[in-house]
Amino acid sequence: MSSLQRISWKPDLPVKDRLRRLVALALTSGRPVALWRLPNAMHPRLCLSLKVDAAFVGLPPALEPTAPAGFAFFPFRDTDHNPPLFLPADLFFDLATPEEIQVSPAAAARLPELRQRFAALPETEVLPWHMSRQPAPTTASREEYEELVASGVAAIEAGSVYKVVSSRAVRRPLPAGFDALVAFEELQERYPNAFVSLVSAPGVGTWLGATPEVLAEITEDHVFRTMALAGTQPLMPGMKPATARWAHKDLEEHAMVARYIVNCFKQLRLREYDERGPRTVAAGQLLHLRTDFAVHLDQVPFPTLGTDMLRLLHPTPAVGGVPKQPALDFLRRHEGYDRAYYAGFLGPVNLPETGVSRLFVNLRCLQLHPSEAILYAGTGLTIDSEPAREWQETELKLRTVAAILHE
Ligand SMILES: C=C(O[C@@H]1C=C(C(=O)O)C=C[C@H]1O)C(=O)O
Repeated sequence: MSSLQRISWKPDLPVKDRLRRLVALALTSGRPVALWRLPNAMHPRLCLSLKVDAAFVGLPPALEPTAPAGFAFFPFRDTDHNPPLFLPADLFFDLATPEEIQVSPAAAARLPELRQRFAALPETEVLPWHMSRQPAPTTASREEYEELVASGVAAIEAGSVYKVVSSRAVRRPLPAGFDALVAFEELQERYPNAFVSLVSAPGVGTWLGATPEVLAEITEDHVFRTMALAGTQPLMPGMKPATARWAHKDLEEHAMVARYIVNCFKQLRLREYDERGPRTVAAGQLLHLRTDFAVHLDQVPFPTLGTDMLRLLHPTPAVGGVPKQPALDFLRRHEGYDRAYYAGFLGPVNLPETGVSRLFVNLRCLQLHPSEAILYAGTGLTIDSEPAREWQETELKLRTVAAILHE
């Protein structure tokens, strides 16, 4: 439960520098920090945890008002290398209200010390971002990726799966003077309707991204929401999304995700949900097919719906496949690299308002290494997939986050 206390905070620093200094405070003391900007919001928010150990948890968060307030950062697949994180909110800073800061009881007790440390921080040009201890993942060449797609299609033809989402990583050098906070700002400007994030945690590393996909959220109006987002084409200059035409392959790929979500509701014996779509939506320079699902929690006596749906949904067939387990087994055997936190999920839980949580699928993202970035992208495969087109689709998806790697 959120027990954050608001305190007035007026350091003699421009607002942007307050944010930078709070990040520096976390990083220089080996603590995790998350920054995010909600879709269509004006200002970013920050969550900082004082205790590193408290951030490592085994379970997905509960989307209920009684759960702790913080920021969830979950891997695609939970392993020793990629532990699930939940950053308890000890300090919460919203750039919409820069003259106050919200603190947990633990942080309130240490306020004089924290203020002192904050004031004593040197002007840091270069921030010491946390780096993963894992080596850079294997990257697939075009030929290798097309082979992976061909083997996915063969598995579908053989009947062991209906859909599988293959993916790959690429390594790109960081431009001279790359600053992740500046890059985070640039992502906010470029992608106003994305969920933009920058998460840095000891042992886990630093991730930046701008995702279009909601996994599970409970909004201020007590509505549980999720979406099926699948089917991709480039947004051509001058084109109106509503006029897009879709190939049979995209419609099918999308329908499998929508059906999966309906089945999750069915498993919970929930019949009262709204389903709208599919509609064409823009995400950066791409178009996707999207179906929105909503459950009005005031009308359905189901207090654990958010938690239960989250556990059933992840990973959805937008990033895994159908049926789920055979698709995940296929990926483990054939994909040939560690997705780590790509295609996992992330977002604030009960933060800042109790009862409001917003989790997104970690797509269009990169991981920061000391002198390079690792970028990730995937594509949904069906029986009609063509390897060259799927390669091209990953190239397009990579461009979203690659936009911040210019000189
Ligand atoms: C897997 C990714 O995106 C997902 C796959 C899509 C598709 O196959 O059409 C579309 C949107 C996302 O749900 C990615 O961006 O890496």
